[in-house]
Amino acid sequence: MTASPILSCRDVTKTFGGLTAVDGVDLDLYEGEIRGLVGPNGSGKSTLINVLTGFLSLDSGSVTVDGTRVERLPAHRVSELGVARTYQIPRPFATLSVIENVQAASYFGNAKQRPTDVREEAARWVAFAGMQDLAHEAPDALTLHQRKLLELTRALATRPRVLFLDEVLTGLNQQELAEGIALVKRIKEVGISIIVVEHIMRVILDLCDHLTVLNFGKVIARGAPRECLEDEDVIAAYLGKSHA
Ligand SMILES: Nc1ncnc2c1ncn2[C@@H]1O[C@H](COP(=O)(O)OP(=O)(O)OP(=O)(O)O)[C@@H](O)[C@H]1O
Repeated sequence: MTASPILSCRDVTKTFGGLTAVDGVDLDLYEGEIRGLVGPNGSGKSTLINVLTGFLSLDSGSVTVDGTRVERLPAHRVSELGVARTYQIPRPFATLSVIENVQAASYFGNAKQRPTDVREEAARWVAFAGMQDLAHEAPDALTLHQRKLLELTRALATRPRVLFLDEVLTGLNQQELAEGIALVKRIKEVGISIIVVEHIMRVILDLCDHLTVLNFGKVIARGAPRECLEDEDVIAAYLGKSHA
């Protein structure tokens, strides 16, 4: 028997005025999988994440999490079903320390499954992400890499089954990138299924089991990462038609 996807969308469309940012997209994420979502700037990746996580309403289409229809649910209800995300621009609480930020995520992130010991849960995820030496720092004292790690740790502290990573590895140096890739692999190993949006193709090839490629809001390729990136429509989308 074929397994059912943990998260699935069909024919999802989202417009902003006259602009169709996401245009009839189908996508499935299976348990234990890292799926890459790629495409040129403005191709609709972040809008699709916003729709799938309930932060934006869609115009048409359906979204299911473990078979439950969620496309009309607000973000906090989708989160209660075990869906978490990061943002391209980290948004920690500036007046809280690293560990307090993670505790807040653990406490409020998924109210239906609040852990009995929020402090212990937060400390566990801070250690998991390798941030224990920074636990009592203020977010302002962190580097960009560390702020992105905090963002990711906050998402983990909500105990998701599905995690959307929106460009968490962008802007890092080579060593930070290697550490970030290793961390995402560890997240997969603890049983969290991941959709990763990333522009760095080396990262995509290293991490992803499967790829979905968007251009102008439409899926133009899907499948094994290397084959997708060699697809002539994908090359044309990235380089412009004249280079295809
Ligand atoms: N709130 C909004 N209002 C109007 N247009 C928007 C809004 N958000 C996104 N768009 C437009 O929708 C299209 C898709 O944008 P989106 O940010 O989803 O693309 P993206 O693939 O995530 O891009 P990038 O790789 O640069 O982050 C773009 O043309 C963008 O300008």
